[in-house]
Amino acid sequence: MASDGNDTADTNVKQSWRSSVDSKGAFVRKESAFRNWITADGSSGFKSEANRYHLYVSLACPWAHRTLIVRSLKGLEDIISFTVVDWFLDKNGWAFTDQKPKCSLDTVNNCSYLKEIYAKSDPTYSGNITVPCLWDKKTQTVVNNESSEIIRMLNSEFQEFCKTPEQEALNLYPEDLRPEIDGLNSWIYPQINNGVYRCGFAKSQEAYDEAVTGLFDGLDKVEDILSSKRYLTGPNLTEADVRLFTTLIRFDTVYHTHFKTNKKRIVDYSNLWGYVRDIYQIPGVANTVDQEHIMKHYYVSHTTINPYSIVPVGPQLELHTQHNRDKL
Ligand SMILES: N[C@@H](CCC(=O)N[C@@H](CS)C(=O)NCC(=O)O)C(=O)O
Repeated sequence: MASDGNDTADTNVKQSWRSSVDSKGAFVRKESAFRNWITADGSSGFKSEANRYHLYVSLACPWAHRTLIVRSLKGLEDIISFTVVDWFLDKNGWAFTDQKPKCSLDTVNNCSYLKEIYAKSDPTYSGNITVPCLWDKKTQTVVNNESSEIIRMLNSEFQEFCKTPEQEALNLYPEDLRPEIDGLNSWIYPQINNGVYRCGFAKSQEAYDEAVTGLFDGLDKVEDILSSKRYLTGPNLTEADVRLFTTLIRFDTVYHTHFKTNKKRIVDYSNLWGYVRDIYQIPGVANTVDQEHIMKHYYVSHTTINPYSIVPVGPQLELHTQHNRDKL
């Protein structure tokens, strides 16, 4: 586990679920602070270049997970490097370690904690220290820490660097589908992606009831859409699917138990369960999913919810089984 007594780590980090609760006990997620854009032509001041940008991610985090999936689907593995933080989120925030599988020390900035990287970029920054965090090695700054924007940059601004023509042709936010994708994101984010957190971090029955009702209404709505469409907008995968997938893949192993989202599991919805397996089986996706990081992070880090940090034994998800969604 990340140590508490490090010299560089003397101030505690404000963790979002501890600090962001309104007067009715409802969890309110803070806006991301770093919102610069990388562009292919460099007009934004951040030009897309090979080996210039670095992602700091947690394999446990659904928001960071989005960026790893898009990086992989677009074939940008050799262009954008990344570091996986310790799955344990301690009072000093995300830490670097080489003592746990898939985690590594920070070889880009030589820091012990992610908060030092934010401080390097802006010494006055006092907001949340979150992953994903997209770092520019050239200007030594955080470019962006908002996953929904990072995935759009990876989707459109690194075209010349994609490994294969198919990866270059893949467009997760095509012009003609933008209104539909934006429409889906506008309710899937509050009801489902952030909805699970609103259930888990609720500090009143009222706040939980409201969040859990919205969550399962949202899941029912998605289940219905997926009864006639392979993906949310039709036959092709879009960013709306990537964004939904990272929540669904954590649902039965964590949210159902830890965040009390237990009206149903994803395996109980026939379309949603087939859809999760369909996306999981797309080449490049499965190796971004790590249930050990996912389970240990939530169950061990959130001691306000799970005081003894006991990680439950299951369930074991059969993600490789046939889904037949290609027949839709
Ligand atoms: N809006 C952000 C949210 C990122 C976020 O909240 N990440 C969580 C991990 S799942 C985090 O780093 N939390 C650290 C903390 O709250 O201290 C995004 O989508 O990129």
